[in-house]
Amino acid sequence: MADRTAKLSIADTDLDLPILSGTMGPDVVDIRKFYAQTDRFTYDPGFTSTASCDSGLTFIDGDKGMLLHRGYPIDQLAEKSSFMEVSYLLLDGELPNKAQLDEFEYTINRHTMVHEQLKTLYNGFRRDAHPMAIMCGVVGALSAFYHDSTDINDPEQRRIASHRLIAKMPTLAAMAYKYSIGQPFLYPDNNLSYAGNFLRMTFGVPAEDYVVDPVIERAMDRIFILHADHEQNASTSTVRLAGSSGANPFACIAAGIACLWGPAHGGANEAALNMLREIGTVDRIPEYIARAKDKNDPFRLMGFGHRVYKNYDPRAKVMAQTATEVLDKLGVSDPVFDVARKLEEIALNDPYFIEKKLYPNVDFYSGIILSAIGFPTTMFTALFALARTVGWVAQWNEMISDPAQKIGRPRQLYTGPTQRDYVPVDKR
Ligand SMILES: CC(=O)SCCNC(=O)CCNC(=O)[C@H](O)C(C)(C)COP(=O)(O)OP(=O)(O)OC[C@H]1O[C@@H](n2cnc3c(N)ncnc32)[C@H](O)[C@@H]1OP(=O)(O)O
Ligand SMILES: O=C([O-])CC(=O)C(=O)O
Repeated sequence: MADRTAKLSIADTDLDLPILSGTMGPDVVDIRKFYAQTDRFTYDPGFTSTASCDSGLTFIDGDKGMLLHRGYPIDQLAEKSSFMEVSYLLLDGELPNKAQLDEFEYTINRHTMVHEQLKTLYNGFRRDAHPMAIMCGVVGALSAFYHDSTDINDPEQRRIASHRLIAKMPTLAAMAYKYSIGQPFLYPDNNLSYAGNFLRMTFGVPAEDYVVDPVIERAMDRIFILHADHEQNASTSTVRLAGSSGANPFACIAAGIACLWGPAHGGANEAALNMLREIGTVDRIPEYIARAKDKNDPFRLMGFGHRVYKNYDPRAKVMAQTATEVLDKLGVSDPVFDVARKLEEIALNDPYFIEKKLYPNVDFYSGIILSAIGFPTTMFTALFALARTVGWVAQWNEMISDPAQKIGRPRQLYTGPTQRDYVPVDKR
């Protein structure tokens, strides 16, 4: 039997194909020969060693734990830059000068409102709907509102669609939250920063004047930077694949949101905090470490491990440091943070995690900050989607302007029955 865990040339005739026996007439396809005759594709489940595109956006060296956006290290961007600057950088290729940044912020601000009719869509959801379910629906529904920005062959229309998506995501995510708690929606206040506006639309109550705390605003902005792009992760690949057929941009981003929701990807931020809360106290950590190592138990440490990083995820480092700053500022002493730090320490000294090179990823500490700011766990992945939208649209634009772009269309190794004749129902 062929080794299906390795990169496999289809020219290898020793495939595990079923039901190849039977009468074969001259016109009957011999599936074994079909695979033997072609060496054009490789078997690579999970695309562990397949590059699907050229990209100038993001570089990751997983062994070193290095992440660069357009050449700039993520820790420098997180410390010194703003989410609007990083968005410009990802979309345009260079950091903006002051005039370019002002103009970009002005443009994004102009698009923060959503159509009034969209409110009625929210009202159709159950109040206890998961915000990611709502986000999949409402972002896809934008395709029904903005017909003037969907000619994907026109760079100007692509630019407007991209700006609309980046600008409207905070409004849509805040509306999902407001809807879940039964409060009226708040319109954006375009005098505020991108992060400040989102915080106000989420936590402001109409009767009060919501004052944005600069430390929280900075932390929110930094969390957005840390999530902005991550080369060909599952949701970005989904956006590219959906876009490769020429599909509507708003619908492509909705596809990315759907993919991000899963706990193996962006949904891990919600799952990680739920896990840490379930562990509850430091003395229970060994029990969960033992479970994570037990091959008969499907449990995994959420927020741990990564397909590409075989070293510390550089975003997790910044996230842990930001968690300390935010908790200090808020005067919060969260026992879950102690559990998280101790869990990391125990895991990083355990032979299982050392051998498999499993480290905390971006989702491990983010929930502690988001929870301290006041977000319920169900909102965590919606915030990830909000921030990742710039990466998705930048990658989508890059793909469409690439002359080598083709519709995405992987092949498969067929393992079903070989060719056979139809049998009428009364003869089966
Ligand atoms: C934003 C993001 O998407 S970051 C990732 C967020 N996801 C999570 O945090 C979920 C938990 N982590 C995981 O499930 C995985 O590490 C993934 C999905 C991130 C990466 O998966 P893959 O690259 O396919 O690695 P794979 O699942 O093959 O794991 C390799 C080995 O490490 C083990 N492993 C991987 N992650 C973990 C974990 N979190 N806890 C325990 N064991 C783990 C696997 O059991 C496997 O062991 P084996 O070789 O004995 O079979
Ligand atoms: O790169 C990945 O596979 C997952 C990830 O960390 C991200 O999307 O931010």
